Amino acid sequence: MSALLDISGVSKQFTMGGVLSRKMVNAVQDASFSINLDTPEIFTIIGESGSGKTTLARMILGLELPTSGEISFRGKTVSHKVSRAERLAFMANVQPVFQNPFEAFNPLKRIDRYLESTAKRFLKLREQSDLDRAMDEALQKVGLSLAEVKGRFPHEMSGGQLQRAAIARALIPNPPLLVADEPVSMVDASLRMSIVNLLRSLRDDLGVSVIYITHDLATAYYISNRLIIMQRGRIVEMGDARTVLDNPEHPYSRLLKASVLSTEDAGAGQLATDPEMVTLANALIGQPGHLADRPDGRLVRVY
Ligand SMILES: Nc1ncnc2c1ncn2[C@@H]1O[C@H](COP(=O)(O)OP(=O)(O)OP(=O)(O)O)[C@@H](O)[C@H]1O
Repeated sequence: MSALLDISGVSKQFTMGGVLSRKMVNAVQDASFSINLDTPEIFTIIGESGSGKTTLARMILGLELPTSGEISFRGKTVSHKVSRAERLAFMANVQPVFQNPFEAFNPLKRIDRYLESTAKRFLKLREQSDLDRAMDEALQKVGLSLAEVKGRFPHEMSGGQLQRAAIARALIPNPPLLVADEPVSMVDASLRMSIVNLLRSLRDDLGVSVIYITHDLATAYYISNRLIIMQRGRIVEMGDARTVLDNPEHPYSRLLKASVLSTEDAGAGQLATDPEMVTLANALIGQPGHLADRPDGRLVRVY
């Protein structure tokens, strides 16, 4: 089976502080996984703040180079310095969707102008009628249209509409892969599911794979095919989303699941996480261990 995206032994270290107080941060350590070329999927990266999700996403997008390891897209490496033309071709294939749509758009620029510059850059279109058609097609895919968006500034739309427009912008080059970093966390709760369902329909109807980054187990459970759980830079569990989340095995995965607020627990006044669970999960931080195969197909880090 050939891979659309292959991440192989990827690590990223940041150096912080001055000469005397130099400190290394291992943001991502030895991450490996692949997204298949033929079966579009939603592949989710779950972890708490600081677990390395965004750093991994930035490396996949080519915004950050790995310290070691290799990232390849359709068999071609993208984790080393590449030419401008190669970079543009790669960017057309792997498009980002960011957390805050109000930051993704320039507040002083009309939304259609922003979409138009993406169409000019990636599709090399020049005629206004061609540009309009490309923009409208992309907007229709997210339930909007050019007529609705034309002439409007970002502040004239709701967060949910703007996130849709951001996804439409990402779809203009017809990428096979989107990298969506917490795409619903800044959207009003009442509109969140419509964006989550949109990601599903991009997979099911358009065959687009999505790397979905989140700390929210419920939406991850709802839309993911496979997922990885990251703890302080390391993948601790990986596999079919339902298999892992129904019955998490790694102590950190179990802690994450146990920390989700349930109304039943709240009603019974049981809101504190079991301190033993926290101690157990924290004790494993920094220990390398290795990922072991389980009979149900998942991988779990063992020590
Ligand atoms: N440019 C940088 N320079 C130094 N340290 C960094 C840099 N970017 C990230 N880090 C550190 O790497 C670790 C992982 O950060 P990262 O942002 O990838 O985590 P995250 O899981 O995406 O968290 P969040 O959900 O808060 O965005 C953190 O300890 C962070 O402080």
